[in-house]
Amino acid sequence: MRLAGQKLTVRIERRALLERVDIEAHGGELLGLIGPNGAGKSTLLRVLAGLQAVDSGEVACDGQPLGRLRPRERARRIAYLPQDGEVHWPLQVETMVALGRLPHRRVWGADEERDRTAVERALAAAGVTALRHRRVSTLSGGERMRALLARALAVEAPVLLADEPVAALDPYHQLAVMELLHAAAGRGAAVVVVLHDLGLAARFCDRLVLLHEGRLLAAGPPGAVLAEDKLRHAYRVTSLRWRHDGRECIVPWQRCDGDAAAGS
Ligand SMILES: Nc1ncnc2c1ncn2[C@@H]1O[C@H](COP(=O)(O)OP(=O)(O)OP(=O)(O)O)[C@@H](O)[C@H]1O
Repeated sequence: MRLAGQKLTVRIERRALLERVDIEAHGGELLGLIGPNGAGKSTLLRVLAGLQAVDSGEVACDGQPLGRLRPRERARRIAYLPQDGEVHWPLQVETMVALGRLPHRRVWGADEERDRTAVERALAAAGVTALRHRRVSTLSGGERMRALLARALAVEAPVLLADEPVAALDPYHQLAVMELLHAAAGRGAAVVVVLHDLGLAARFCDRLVLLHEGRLLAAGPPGAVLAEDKLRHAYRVTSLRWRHDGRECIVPWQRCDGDAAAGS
């Protein structure tokens, strides 16, 4: 599976949210999408999911333009976990997770054994089996995010797009979710994850794409993309870095722009 976007441009009221961005996600790979607030990460993920129209450029899934796939086929191929994590209906967790199976089910058809198995797998993988009978509206922010992740996993799609899935999670569950995404890639999925935590990006991602002001600033292995000069330029921070177990470790350390100098 290969999901590729070429020269993706999105404009709203003449402002470019994305400007000629190229991106490729391959099966078997965990691709991290990073960049400061407002850089265009969520917009790009929505474009890749087929949920946001582009002004120019094209997304293709294994060479087939996304726009030519039927919505049901697209939903089978691409699972998407949105950033806001809002659920407006007071659904039970397991009912919500089972919604992930809708693209696979016949119209009016009952769920089949493989649907039930996929739901059980997803509940277990996201660590929410014990919450299955709770109303989603009663969950904490972190629990809700994991329940939503379970819904995306239940699709068992070859492409998984996750927008800041660890932002609301404690360290234990951050590591659990990153391991889970890494494992999904290990089983052959193309996984794209939006992250603000550069340490997790460095540790878990096979490749990174760094966006800045709607443009692609860098793409490649974490060590190259997280180079000090690129972080200064994009994030306006310096960082502490070292290596452990052959991986780059990184902690943002100091702001390094005019505001920082003024002590604001
Ligand atoms: N519908 C819209 N109308 C106007 N501006 C928009 C719209 N959607 C997004 N934007 C703007 O586009 C820019 C990119 O937004 P986007 O959500 O893609 O950024 P992001 O990199 O995901 O940011 P964050 O890290 O804060 O979540 C932001 O400046 C945002 O305010």
